[in-house]
Amino acid sequence: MELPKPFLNKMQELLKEEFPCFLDSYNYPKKSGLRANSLKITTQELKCKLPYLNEKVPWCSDGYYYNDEEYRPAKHPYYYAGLYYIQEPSAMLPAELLDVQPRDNVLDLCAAPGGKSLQLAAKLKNSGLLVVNDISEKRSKVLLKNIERYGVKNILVLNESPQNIADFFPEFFDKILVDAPCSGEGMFRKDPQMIKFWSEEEVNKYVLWQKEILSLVPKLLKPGGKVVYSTCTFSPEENELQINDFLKSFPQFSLEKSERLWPHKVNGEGHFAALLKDNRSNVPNNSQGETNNIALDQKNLEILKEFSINIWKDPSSIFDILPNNGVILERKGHILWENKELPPLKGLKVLRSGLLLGTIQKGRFKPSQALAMAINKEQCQRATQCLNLHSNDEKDLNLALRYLKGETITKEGIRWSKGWYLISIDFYPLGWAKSSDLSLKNEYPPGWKYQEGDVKID
Ligand SMILES: C[S@@+](CC[C@H](N)C(=O)[O-])C[C@H]1O[C@@H](n2cnc3c(N)ncnc32)[C@H](O)[C@@H]1O
Repeated sequence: MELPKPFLNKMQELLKEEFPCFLDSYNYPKKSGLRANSLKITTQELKCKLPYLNEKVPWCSDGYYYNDEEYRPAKHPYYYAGLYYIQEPSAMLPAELLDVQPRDNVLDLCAAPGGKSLQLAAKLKNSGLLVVNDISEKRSKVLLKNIERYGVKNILVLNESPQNIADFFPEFFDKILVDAPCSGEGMFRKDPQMIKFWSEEEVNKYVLWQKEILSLVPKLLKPGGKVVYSTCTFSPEENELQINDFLKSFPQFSLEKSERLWPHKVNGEGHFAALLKDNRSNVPNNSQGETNNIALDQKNLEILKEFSINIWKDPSSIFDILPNNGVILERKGHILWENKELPPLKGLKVLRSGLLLGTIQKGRFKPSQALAMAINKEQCQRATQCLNLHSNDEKDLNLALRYLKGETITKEGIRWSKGWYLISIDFYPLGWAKSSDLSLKNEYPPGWKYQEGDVKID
């Protein structure tokens, strides 16, 4: 791997006697990581299912290393069930540092493809509110898909500039993550393509962007709130010096903690993360409601209950899926659960506000993929109209993969009851199918289908 000379000179100056070890780290085999999605499964349960997860990532309680030459977790139906996210191990640090508590209002300002957002979501346990944003339209669509796959419900997904968000959400957030765009020096080993984009001018360009994004944090954060700033690059200008500059401009903040993960010291590509605190006195957390409001007209409510009877033989089971601080409403044929305490959003580019339950077309309810993914194991076990496949049965495992590829489901001698079916693997939902007597019509969304080649994570 040929690294740019000015980069090497800079690293030598920075690392001094450690520099040869740092250089040597480019020859170490790359270690991959995955993080259990605690919204769906505990790390213990996941470990039982994937016994090759035997080395923990030291800075993340849900994170594990695995050998990607031997194992392909992105090829298992569990990946499509959202039981884990494949994430570079050092990228698991920033969200851990932010100290998110249930009921917080949390913002992930530069969020796509969403690895850290999902980590924040797991800490919120579907309480409070998680606002995730990315300035790139294409990347924010990938972010939405990841959010939905992992069963996150208390969500607002935006494709906006930080400035616009600050205008709509003044002093709204208890915690903010700024995982800033950066020169990506920590990605050279994983993605050598990054090397050719590197130059000192590029570093300086990122410094200005990061400064601009960071300058909006004081406007967005509640007094007493906390922010983590992170990058996957090594240059001090984008890290410590950026933080020093911020602290000079906004003296109400202090540095609580700053961490560097170096590839020659830990198993990971490298990361920087700093935790800052606003020292003004705390504003107590907004009271979040304890019950949901239903703002559906009678006709739509009946349609929703009918669907619930179809799946659970019970009209109210569908409501058990929803967090309890929101409102169930209809917007342009979409049935949504949305957080009650959101400010008006008109004028913002919103990709999703809350959980999309489904759409109503010609008086019929069509459940969304997001709804299937929001159903937990216990709720899936209670479903009477569910085709559950067992991963330890070769035939079932194959059928699950064929379902994920979009094939129609048939089983010899079986006539399927009318209506919708939830398809699951070991009672972890994968998606929907619709009965047409002798077969189940595949309703798995085309954009979610099983990928034959390497799964591109971001
Ligand atoms: C390091 S990546 C984020 C990775 C992400 N946090 C994760 O863990 O998956 C930085 C992201 O910032 C986005 N970005 C760049 N400039 C931005 C801006 N001004 N406001 C918001 N997002 C921005 C990029 O599109 C990119 O997706």
